[in-house]
Amino acid sequence: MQDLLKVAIPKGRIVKHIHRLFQGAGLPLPEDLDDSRKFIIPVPEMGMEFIVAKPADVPTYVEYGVADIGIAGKDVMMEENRNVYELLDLGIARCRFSVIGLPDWMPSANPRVASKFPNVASQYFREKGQQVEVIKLNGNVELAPLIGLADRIVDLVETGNTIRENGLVELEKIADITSRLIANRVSYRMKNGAVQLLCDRLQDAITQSAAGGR
Ligand SMILES: Nc1ncnc2c1ncn2[C@@H]1O[C@H](COP(=O)(O)OP(=O)(O)OP(=O)(O)O)[C@@H](O)[C@H]1O
Ligand SMILES: O=P(O)(O)OC[C@H]1O[C@H](OP(=O)(O)OP(=O)(O)O)[C@H](O)[C@@H]1O
Repeated sequence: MQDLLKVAIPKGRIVKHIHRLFQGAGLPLPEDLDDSRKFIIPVPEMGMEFIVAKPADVPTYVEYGVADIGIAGKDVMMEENRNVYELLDLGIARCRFSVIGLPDWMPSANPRVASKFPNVASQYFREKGQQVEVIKLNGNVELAPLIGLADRIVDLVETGNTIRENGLVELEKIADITSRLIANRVSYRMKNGAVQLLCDRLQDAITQSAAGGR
């Protein structure tokens, strides 16, 4: 039986960008990738098997080798710090990590920072030599300064609509974020032909799309 390349795909907002990118690379993905409750989708004619994952779990699957390759936001890579290869910047789902607060934010004696990304937040403030208590939340993080849970948050900003609608402002940018193609270290060697072929085709699609003024 053919050894399929196992590809972990994050469900949610990145999927539409991934469809477009793979389509541009001449590798149309199954239509129902994100819609169905089926989490393993083999496509033998592509030589691939897709594993539909929660975005934050993709680097875990790839580190443990249950997926050979995967697509993960740089935000997730920074938070999870998994032992994987980062092969390609796909240039999709572009946003930024920022420190956000109320416009009248002032340093306090016991600063608290809420985030879905506690490791990123802790590391950022540690490197700045600032002591803060980091509170892990699972979503709607912009609420935290409004209800007095934290005085600042670390979160993703794209259009800025969410922070604007909640009367918050960006205080500092931490990093620019895009999605990355990542690989398991062993799979990268053992399945190098298939991995390299996919990388080359995606790179061509990225270059063409950039030249077309996306
Ligand atoms: N507003 C945004 N604009 C652009 N890219 C974003 C934005 N928010 C998140 N992303 C990118 O998309 C990835 C997936 O985000 P998504 O919201 O689908 O997952 P999630 O936050 O883990 O959701 P859930 O916890 O609901 O599954 C993030 O890891 C990040 O790289
Ligand atoms: O700058 P904007 O374009 O408004 O995008 C930023 C928002 O998008 C993400 O939230 P998401 O939709 O993933 O929901 P979440 O609160 O569950 O993380 C992020 O956490 C911000 O809240």
